Amino acid sequence: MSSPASVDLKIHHPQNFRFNSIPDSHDWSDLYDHPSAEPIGLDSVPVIDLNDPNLIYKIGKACEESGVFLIRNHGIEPELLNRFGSQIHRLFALPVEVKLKVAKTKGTDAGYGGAPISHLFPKFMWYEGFAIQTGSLFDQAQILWPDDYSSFCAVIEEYKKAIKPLGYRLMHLMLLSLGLTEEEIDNTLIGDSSKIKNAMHLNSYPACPYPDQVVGLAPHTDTGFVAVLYHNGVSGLQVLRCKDDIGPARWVTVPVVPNTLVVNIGDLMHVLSNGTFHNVVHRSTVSKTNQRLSAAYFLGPQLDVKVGPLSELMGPEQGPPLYRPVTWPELQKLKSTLHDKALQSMKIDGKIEELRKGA
Ligand SMILES: C=C1C[C@]23C[C@@]1(O)CC[C@H]2[C@@]12CCC[C@@](C)(C(=O)O1)[C@H]2[C@@H]3C(=O)O
Ligand SMILES: O=C(O)CCC(=O)C(=O)O
Ligand SMILES: [Fe+2]
Repeated sequence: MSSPASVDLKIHHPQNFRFNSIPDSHDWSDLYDHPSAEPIGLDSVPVIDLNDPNLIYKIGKACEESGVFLIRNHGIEPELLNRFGSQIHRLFALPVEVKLKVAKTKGTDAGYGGAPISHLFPKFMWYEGFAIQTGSLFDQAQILWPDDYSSFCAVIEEYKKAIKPLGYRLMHLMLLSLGLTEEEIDNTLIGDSSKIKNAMHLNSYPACPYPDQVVGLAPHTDTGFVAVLYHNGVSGLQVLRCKDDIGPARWVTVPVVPNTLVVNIGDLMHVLSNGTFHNVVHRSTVSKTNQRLSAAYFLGPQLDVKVGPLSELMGPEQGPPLYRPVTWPELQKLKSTLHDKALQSMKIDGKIEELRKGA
């Protein structure tokens, strides 16, 4: 195997760790970065109880101000989360040469590989991933565990079955918080489950003796509507808090709170909300002692569905649409060429937002 992804994995995986310093290919220490900060006061990441009587208000506020929040009482049994975590651990604990038997190949989006965003950055990440696709999961599990593939597939399916309605509920609550009525939501693509696509991505960040020199998953925004994130309790997820009254942009660590899941706002939810919800820039750092594992469940539009600002959010009082409609693949393509300028390139009139901000 000679693709950058597999070279990356062969070099950095602890099973192949044969060096006592970080090779230049993985050393991010010379690249400019923002300072990291522990979450205090205004920096804190909201924790929302899904049984809260003020749920809609709290969700709206968190989506607008933070773009990331934790949810508790989300309805997914801790026992299922434990079994899910064990299967993720079991997958990444396999020898690298076994995992490479199901490596992602050009043109397929399923299987084992390096960070999907690696082509956008000059250095390799301290990362290995596994993209789940229902169509190929069974065949790949059979290759990985010829004698016991069904337990992996069964737990993945059980988790997906549990998280899907949670993802839909969160998006529904988000639109309620924007002031749409139930009937209006039914007429949007969020109200039509046939227009929604989901995808799951498993992430592993092996422990690293020099965590400050490496990056687990480099800064990015997710492109879909929302991502619901499970992790194994090892701290590492950070969100970028932008320059405001209390100082310059800084990385804030998302706290590890037992029995919660993390929710991130993606680019297309920012577009759908006409710029109201914050598509949060985030990254994963690496621990010196513990392997960090996570699973992102992404919800977005079906590949041929165009997403633009909701018509209910526009009018003489609310203002005009800020973005032209795009499909999910169109946005992913724009990001791979324009990076963080992709959304800017979709603006109908850049000046309008400037005016709004100034108002
Ligand atoms: C559904 C998806 C979202 C994602 C691209 C993908 O097809 C599967 C991987 C996802 C991921 C995970 C890491 C960050 C990210 C930006 C990336 O490059 O791959 C997201 C993608 C995304 O949000 O577009
Ligand atoms: O591992 C994490 O906490 C973040 C993962 C992530 O951002 C992603 O998969 O898009
Ligand atoms: Fe992400």
